[in-house]
Amino acid sequence: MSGSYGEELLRAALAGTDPNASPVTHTEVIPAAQARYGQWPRWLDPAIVAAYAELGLHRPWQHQVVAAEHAFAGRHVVIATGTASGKSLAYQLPVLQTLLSDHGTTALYLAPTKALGADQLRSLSTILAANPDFARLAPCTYDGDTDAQLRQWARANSRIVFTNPDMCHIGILSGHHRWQQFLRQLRFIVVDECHHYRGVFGAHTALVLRRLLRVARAAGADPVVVAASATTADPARTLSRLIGEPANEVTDDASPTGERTVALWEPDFLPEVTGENGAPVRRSAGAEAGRILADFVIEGARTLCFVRSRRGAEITARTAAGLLGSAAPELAGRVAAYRAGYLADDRRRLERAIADGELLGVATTNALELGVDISGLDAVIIAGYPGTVASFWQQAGRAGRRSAASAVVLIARDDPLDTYLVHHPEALLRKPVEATVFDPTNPYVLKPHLLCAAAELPLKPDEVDRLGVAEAVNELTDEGLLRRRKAGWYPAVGLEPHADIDIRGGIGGQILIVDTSTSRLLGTVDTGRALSSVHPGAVHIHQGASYVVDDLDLGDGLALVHPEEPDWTTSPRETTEIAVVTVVRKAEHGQLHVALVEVTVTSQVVGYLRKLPGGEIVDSVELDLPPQTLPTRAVQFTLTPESLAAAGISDANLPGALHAAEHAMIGMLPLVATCDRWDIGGLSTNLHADTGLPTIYVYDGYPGGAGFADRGFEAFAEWVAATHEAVSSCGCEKGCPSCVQSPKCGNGNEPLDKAGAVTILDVIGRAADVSGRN
Ligand SMILES: Nc1ncnc2c1ncn2[C@@H]1O[C@H](COP(=O)(O)OP(=O)(O)OP(=O)(O)O)[C@@H](O)[C@H]1O
Repeated sequence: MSGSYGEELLRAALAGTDPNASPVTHTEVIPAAQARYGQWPRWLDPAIVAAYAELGLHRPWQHQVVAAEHAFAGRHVVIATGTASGKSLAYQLPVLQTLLSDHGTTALYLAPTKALGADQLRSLSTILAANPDFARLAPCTYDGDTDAQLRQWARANSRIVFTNPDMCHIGILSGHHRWQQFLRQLRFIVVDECHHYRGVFGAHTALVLRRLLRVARAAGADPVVVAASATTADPARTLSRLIGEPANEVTDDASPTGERTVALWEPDFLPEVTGENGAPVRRSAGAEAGRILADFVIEGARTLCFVRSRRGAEITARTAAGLLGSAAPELAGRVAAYRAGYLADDRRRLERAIADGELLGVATTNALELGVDISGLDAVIIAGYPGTVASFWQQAGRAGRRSAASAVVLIARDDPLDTYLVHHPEALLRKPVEATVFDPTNPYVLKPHLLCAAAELPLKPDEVDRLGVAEAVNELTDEGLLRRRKAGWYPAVGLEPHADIDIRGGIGGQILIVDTSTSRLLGTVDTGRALSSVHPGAVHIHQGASYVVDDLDLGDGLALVHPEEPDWTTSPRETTEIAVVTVVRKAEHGQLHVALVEVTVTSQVVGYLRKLPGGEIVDSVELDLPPQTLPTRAVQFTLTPESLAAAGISDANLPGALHAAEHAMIGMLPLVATCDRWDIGGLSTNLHADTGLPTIYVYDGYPGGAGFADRGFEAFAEWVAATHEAVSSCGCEKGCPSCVQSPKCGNGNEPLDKAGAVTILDVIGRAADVSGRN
């Protein structure tokens, strides 16, 4: 192991650090894998085989053939294999064969981002260029950037259209009569990177896909869905939930990979810097990444460094270039930043520079995680756990040529989940990847889509029964939004439901964020989140640039901002109350009761804290804003006062202990559900009116819920065990951002009792039958 290439690189990065206080918590060598080849399918035209051969692609890997066979035989299939395992070829084979042999057929390709759609179009165009006869497929992009003329041309002439769920909803489905010819001939729907469809975005996309299948079938087609995904648990179930029909999966990856050394890295605490309530603060993952990037570049390693934010990517690249400027000036110009938001030409130029080695080090946001065909690098640095195990592997997979060794370094941020993972490599490296969580039955998402479906084609009674949506349809009818006629349900006259849905915008209305210095629209934020994210005085980051909010007008749906780069960031202070509406499911474990409940969360932003980048507090500012309510789903857990007293928790310690346990549970839910801690919220109280007991709630931050609380309820034992482990093993004394402090606490992280939280989590863990781990 000591001789591996990755270990050599690591040694270079560790040179000069105290060997007794190494930041590396774990290293592991993942051995190389040999290619397993299959045969080109018998149904495949030799001209297609010849086109691939011209690109240097002579034999398919086994998983590519298995997936292609499913799709060609008319079975929905998802191929869930590693990064750069050739998933594109797997969907291209059946699509190309069908479209080239039958002139009356079309295909639709959907990607979660425009950039990926454009990349896939380019990749297909290279194959088509190999044979003049293939040009008749006329592939074309159809997204927000496509002009009206080209849109019309695409509808009439293109046999394979590259789009995204947003445009499919607003451009294709809302005007499906204009797309009749294309839809009637639709044989394949390709859903690329389908693990990205999670949370509310996932629920919206699921309903768009179901509507697409519905109108295609009504037009006389019967399309097959071919999906590609990063490795996730249960991919067939995920695809099946996305499209509402059974699906097959292909998961046995037969592509070759070189040896890969994975290192987990925990930055040290910064001496003499303290954060909220005097807590110790670790060196930031971005700063550490910049240093390691410089070391790797000096070693001649072509390195990609993933950083969570656009601004972070710029800073990391600058840090590395600065360090190189003094250590190896000739290399300083060979490091750059890459992020979404750059112009297409700049992106292409950077991609080429990375591919041909002109650039040695690139700091990037996850813009380079998705699909873009850059692989074969010597090293990948990941500054902060990217949120899901699937994303981790996707990013890590950019390292490693087919036959050469490579290194991957994950640097923990100051956060309980990151800290837990670098100390529990098995949870990251050997755990089955999490399943994608989303909930297409959430009535707040479902009902607007039912209105769209009814506007597209009247909803038939048998269809309503088959889809199990009778309750939602009846409610819409009672609300006067749907009208029952002989042929089925129609939307009320004058209703234009498509425009009301923003596939990525969450649920409910949107607030527009406008820069008053230029009158430019910067973006939007959900009404439900506006008070906590764009309240007056809030620092708002947009594409790396910083703005300060002057005014928030909920009535007009406007947040007015001006450009300003203050030294601090802001975090809202909030009060929250929860009322239980119904208990959906419950589990009793002696003194511990766990329930999945429907709740109404009432919250009010009462002020905000201004914090320096290191975590130090500048001051706290009061605000006078109205309360807001959120109907959603929550996991509720209660303990009896007797069980807490028996565990030694006094009444005085209880609020801090519950509050700290709640924070840690929120921080760790992403381990079992594919969410971000910003997607969820929590409340703890030593006496809750609805339970009469000390209670903790962890709730979904979206109306109707996004499926995260449901998942937390299902995986409760695993979730609480990991949380207990994370808090009890954290090296700090009284609580820090790596365990019980929360970056989004509405109470300024007061009160928090770390030791009490460990006790409570232990009591809960034992009761939930996961004791004996410590
Ligand atoms: N059978 C094969 N033999 C050799 N090279 C192949 C084969 N199939 C695909 N490739 C090459 O592997 C690279 C990665 O392929 P592709 O981009 O389709 O992978 P992917 O699984 O879609 O990647 P991502 O995880 O980024 O979505 C491409 O350069 C492609 O040409």
